[in-house]
Amino acid sequence: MTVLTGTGLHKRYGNLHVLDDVGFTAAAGEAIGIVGPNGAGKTTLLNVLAGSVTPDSGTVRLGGDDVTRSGPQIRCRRGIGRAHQIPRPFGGMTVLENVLVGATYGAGLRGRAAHRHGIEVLRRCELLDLADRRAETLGLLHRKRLEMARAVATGPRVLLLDEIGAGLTDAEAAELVTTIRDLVAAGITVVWIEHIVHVLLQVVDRLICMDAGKVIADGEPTAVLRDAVVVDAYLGKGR
Ligand SMILES: Nc1ncnc2c1ncn2[C@@H]1O[C@H](COP(=O)(O)OP(=O)(O)OP(=O)(O)O)[C@@H](O)[C@H]1O
Repeated sequence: MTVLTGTGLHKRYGNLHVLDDVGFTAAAGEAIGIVGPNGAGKTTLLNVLAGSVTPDSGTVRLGGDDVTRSGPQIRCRRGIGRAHQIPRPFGGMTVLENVLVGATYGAGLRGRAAHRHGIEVLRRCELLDLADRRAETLGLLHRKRLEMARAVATGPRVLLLDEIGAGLTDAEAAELVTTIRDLVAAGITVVWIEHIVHVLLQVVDRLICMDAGKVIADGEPTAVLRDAVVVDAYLGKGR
C-alpha cells in the first residue's frame, strides 16, 4: 500500500531548477534512503513532501488524499513527521516537555494520555534517562535523538529524516541506526537523506539517488550504488 506519493514535482528558485519532474512513492513500512551530491535537491524534495515548500507544479498525496496545498502543520497531524538536519529543540524546556509538544499538537493527545505517550516515545528513542534535562544542555547525539523523538511523538505514518547522522561519530551513528531500525520494525515508513552511505545501508531497503534536481536512480540499494550514472554523478569515477 502506498502511503506517500509525489508526482511530476517541479520547483524553481529563479533560474535554478531544483526539482525537475521528480516522482516519488513510499509504500507502508518501507525504509528509503535518499543520496546525491550537494545541491541535488534532496532537502527541497523533503520540504515539498512535508509541506514547508509548495511545488511550482506537481502533486503530493498522503494515503490517497491530495495534500499539495496543505501546510506542514496539517500534514503533521495527518501523519508526516519530520526531523531537521540542524536540531532546534525548545532549549528552555525539558526533554519530556519537548516531546509533549509533538504529542499534543501533532498526535492531538492531552493530559495523562499525552504524558504516557511521551514517556513511551522517550523510551523508544533512548532518552528516558534524560527526560528531566533541559534540552539546551544536551550534546549533539542527544539533540539528534530529541529532534527525532519530537517527530515520532506526533504519531507519524511517514518519518522524514534529514541528515540525522551528520556530525556524529561512527559509534554514535551506529546507535541511531538501532533506534531507526526499531521505528521501521514498528511500522513507520522512513525516508532518510544521508551522506554517510554505509550507515544508511544498515537501515534502508530502497535507495534513491538525485542529481541536479532529477531522480537518476531508484531501487535496491546495492544495484543503485553500482549504477554507472550514480557512480559518475555522486560516488566519483575513481571508485
Ligand atoms: N529557498 C531557497 N532559495 C534559493 N535557492 C534555494 C533555496 N532552497 C534551496 N535552494 C538551492 O537549491 C539547490 C538544492 O538545495 P537542496 O538543499 O534541496 O539540496 P540538497 O541535495 O539537500 O543539498 P545538501 O546535500 O547540500 O544538503 C541548492 O543549489 C540550494 O542552494
